[in-house]
Amino acid sequence: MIEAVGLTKQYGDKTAVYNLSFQVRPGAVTGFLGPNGSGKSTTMRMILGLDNPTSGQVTIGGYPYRKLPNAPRQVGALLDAKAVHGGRHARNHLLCLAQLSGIPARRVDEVLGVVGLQDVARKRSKGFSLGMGQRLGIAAALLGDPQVLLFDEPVNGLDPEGILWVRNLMKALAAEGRTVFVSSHLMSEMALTADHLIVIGRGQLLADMSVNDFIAANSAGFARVRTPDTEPQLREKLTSALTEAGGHVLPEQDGALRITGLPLPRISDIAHDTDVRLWELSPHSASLEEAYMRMTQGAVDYRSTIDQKAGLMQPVPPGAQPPMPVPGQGQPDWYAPPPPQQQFAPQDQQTPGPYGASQPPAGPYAAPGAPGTPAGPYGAQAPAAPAANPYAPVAPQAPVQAPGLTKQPAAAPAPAGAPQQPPAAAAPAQPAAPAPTADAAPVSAAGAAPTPPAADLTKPEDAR
Ligand SMILES: Nc1ncnc2c1ncn2[C@@H]1O[C@H](COP(=O)(O)OP(=O)(O)OP(=O)(O)O)[C@@H](O)[C@H]1O
Repeated sequence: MIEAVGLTKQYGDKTAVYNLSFQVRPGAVTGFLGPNGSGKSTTMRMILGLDNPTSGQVTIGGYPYRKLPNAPRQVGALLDAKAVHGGRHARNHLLCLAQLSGIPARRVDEVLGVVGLQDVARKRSKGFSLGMGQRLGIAAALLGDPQVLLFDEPVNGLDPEGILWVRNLMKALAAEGRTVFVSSHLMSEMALTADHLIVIGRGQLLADMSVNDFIAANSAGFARVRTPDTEPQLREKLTSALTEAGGHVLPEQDGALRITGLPLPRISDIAHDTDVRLWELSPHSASLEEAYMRMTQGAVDYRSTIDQKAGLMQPVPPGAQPPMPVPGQGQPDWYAPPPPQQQFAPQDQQTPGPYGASQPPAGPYAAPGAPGTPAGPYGAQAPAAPAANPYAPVAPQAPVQAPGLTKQPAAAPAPAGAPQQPPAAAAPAQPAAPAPTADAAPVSAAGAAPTPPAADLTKPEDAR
């Protein structure tokens, strides 16, 4: 088990991680999520003893990494797949790591097979693609057959088959009782891979809960209603009736209506009572991505501006009606679902959309390079995506974000994801929390002198 208590890291006046307390338990895949620059890599480096906390502590199995007996046999990590000697053959690279840790050479060939690199084992890694480099990094992490594994963005650069393989590998490792801690920005992938989530924003804990609980707590399901396109007055009539009944109605870009706050049968009755014909009435569940966006919207440091000219906006011709405004669009909790034709496309036309990955094809998922082989120890099937309550009450509307802001003010975490406080007795002296605005630098508290920036050591072998 990995346990962080009051973990804080300052680089000069920059607080990268603040008062972070969490546990990563064995037997589960724990996803580590957060916007860019939120402190995920810094946290992982501190777990691996590559950076010293300014205050607080993190242990693996009760020991700080540097005090772990035979650490490479207990902990494996992929932090930066590019951190290899490019002139070395893949096998030699692993052999060097193995020899440093007293791991027998046959294990090198085993892990090369597990990651599907056996055919290029004697090729120099500088010629490897991004995906091959990731596989080599994963092989290095598995070398010591460790009980605790950390992966920082392991699917970075992998093709769909590789992503599926990593997903199954993570799940199989956890099923063997290992502790698997994995960071990713691919929400659809995390929804399929992780059992538990730790979410941070601006270095602070936002949520520590199961994937299902996270989605339920941070998202509202909704109903989609479509009236006949040929009779726009029906849409307006239904909108008024639903609003009057206490529903929250948002027009979607394709002309449908998104309704929250009313159950499906009630929407149907209201449509019937108001003589509005429906072409569609369907329940929709929020995805992990939607829940994540909702939770972290106030903790994003780097956000694209809205460029009005980039949207190919045409001037409205004289006499023509301007396009119908879309209330809520652009607000932090406005999410359009995928267009209907994507949802109901034939199976062979489905592609992973922005709100969910397509299901894996049936068949074994052995490591690439071994086609036709039965599902091995790392070939478990992925479960279905978690369900969410489609009729959860409407969350209060957040104020409209002014376009053009690249720095977002910090928002208080949602109550459901309120960070867990570490035991008071264990909490060390802390520097002041990061300031509420991105422009104001965090202040150091007396007694916790900021540590000078440490060398950026991210090489996996440095941890060994
Ligand atoms: N060695 C360092 N010196 C100074 N600042 C650093 C150093 N390492 C990280 N930081 C800063 O700490 C913050 C957290 O960085 P970190 O890399 O941990 O974030 P992250 O969540 O892993 O980001 P990403 O998702 O983009 O990889 C950032 O603002 C970053 O600029």
